[in-house]
Amino acid sequence: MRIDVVTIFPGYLAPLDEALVGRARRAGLLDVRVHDLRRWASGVHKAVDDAPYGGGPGMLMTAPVWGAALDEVTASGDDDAVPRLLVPTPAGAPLTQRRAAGWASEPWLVLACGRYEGIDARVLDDARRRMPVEEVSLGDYVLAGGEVAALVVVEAVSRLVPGVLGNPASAELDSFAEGTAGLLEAPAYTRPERWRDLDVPEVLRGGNHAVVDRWRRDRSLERTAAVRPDLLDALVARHGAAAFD
Ligand SMILES: Nc1cc(-c2cccs2)n[nH]1
Repeated sequence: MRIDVVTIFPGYLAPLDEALVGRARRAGLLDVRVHDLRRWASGVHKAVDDAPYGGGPGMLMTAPVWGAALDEVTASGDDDAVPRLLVPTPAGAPLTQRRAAGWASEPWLVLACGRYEGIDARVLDDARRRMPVEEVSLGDYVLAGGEVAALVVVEAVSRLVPGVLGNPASAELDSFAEGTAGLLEAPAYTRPERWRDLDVPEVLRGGNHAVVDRWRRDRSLERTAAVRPDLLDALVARHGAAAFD
């Protein structure tokens, strides 16, 4: 999978050289390219922003700069490959495990990191004429820019790309994953068996996998009911009482 990230702060994406994503890049599983948006800005100041029409606080990133950048980045694929453009924004649809899993099957993603008060809306309108475009929110809070969101999206997607996780079973038992039926994952334990005055639950120290699976399912249900009852409602809506089997 190829992932391009366009930003005015390329240094913010340095963590993509580290850990899981860094290893996957060096293994040739991911082709991650970070581009400085100012490459496409003109003038001595390499301006990328201007005042919003209609007034209002702050500045917007301009269409000509983003248009030139996306034209070049999205034209650099094999043959006439077309990427999916992902744009982090508080005004986007929520990032979910299901969306990340879908994107993990894509051959090519481009992430556009906005700053200031955002990007001129015509940039996305124009891009939609040539490629799929999705706006994605990390949650109901506002960051200073899209770079942190891009790091989150790249990591959430990359770990689902075949071969990136050492043990693909890990992803199946993630919270929100199909393997946990969209529930939160159960509490987990490792050695030592006793730590301070706290013991690993007896059931996990036995060898009965059916009993362990049931225990984990019950703890998942309990945790989900306590922390995310909305997920439980969705599960019951989908499966009825069988959701608790
Ligand atoms: N969920 C979310 C996204 C964002 C931003 C994306 C780009 C600039 S600010 N804030 N919060």
